[in-house]
Amino acid sequence: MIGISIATKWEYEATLEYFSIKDNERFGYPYGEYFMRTINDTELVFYSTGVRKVNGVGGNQYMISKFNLTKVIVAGTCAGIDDKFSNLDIFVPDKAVQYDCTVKEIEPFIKQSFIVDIDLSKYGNDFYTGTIGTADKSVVMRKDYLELKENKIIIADTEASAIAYICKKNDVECIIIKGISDFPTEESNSYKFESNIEQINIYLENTPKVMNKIFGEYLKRFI
Ligand SMILES: Nc1ncnc2c1ncn2[C@@H]1O[C@H](CCC(=O)c2cccc(C(=O)O)c2)[C@@H](O)[C@H]1O
Repeated sequence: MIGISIATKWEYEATLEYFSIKDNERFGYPYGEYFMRTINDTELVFYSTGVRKVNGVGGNQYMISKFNLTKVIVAGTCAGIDDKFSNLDIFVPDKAVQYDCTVKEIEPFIKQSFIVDIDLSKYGNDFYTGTIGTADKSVVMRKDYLELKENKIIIADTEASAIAYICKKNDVECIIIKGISDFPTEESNSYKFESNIEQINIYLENTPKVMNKIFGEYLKRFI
């Protein structure tokens, strides 16, 4: 069985809507809820984990153990960092890094032992790829955005690279399919709060569009 890992309630609600899931098909578990679907003769379990690394990892370890998963696909939204790209562009990263694990003033920004390389060779190359950076806080502030850009991170989120890391520990394949929901906007000191609200609203508006694009145009070729 393949697991489809989804972080936020908005992403999961868009998933329920996309697959027309009825109430009696939904089951609870300690990190959120899940439902089953068979697509192209492959059994899939779709589950919400909640946000940030601790929930993403806990939820996925639970599901790997419960259903003996052979593959995990992390599906969801992310921040755009490389400004060559736009909202709703979809990425399948070939490298997943956690960037909040070092004392960056005296250590490298990214710790070598937390880098996960993802072999995509069997899936072709007609998709955007590159490095996804994961940390426990959202990318909202301009200085965080610029630091990620300097370190060649293309997109950023708050779960995926930690999930890829624990999948590797379990010897389970992990594919990340992420669509850009928002770019950290230019904030001025006096408008920090407003800038943040604006970005959240863009995130909320784009979340169902990203999820529909992932399920409609990308999921089948990775299962
Ligand atoms: N900018 C982002 N940085 C990091 N991860 C992002 C971003 N956008 C989307 N994600 C992904 O979606 C989810 C939630 C998104 C989220 O928390 C968010 C989004 C926009 C603004 C704010 C804010 O506080 O102003 C918070 C996370 O689980 C993560 O995997």
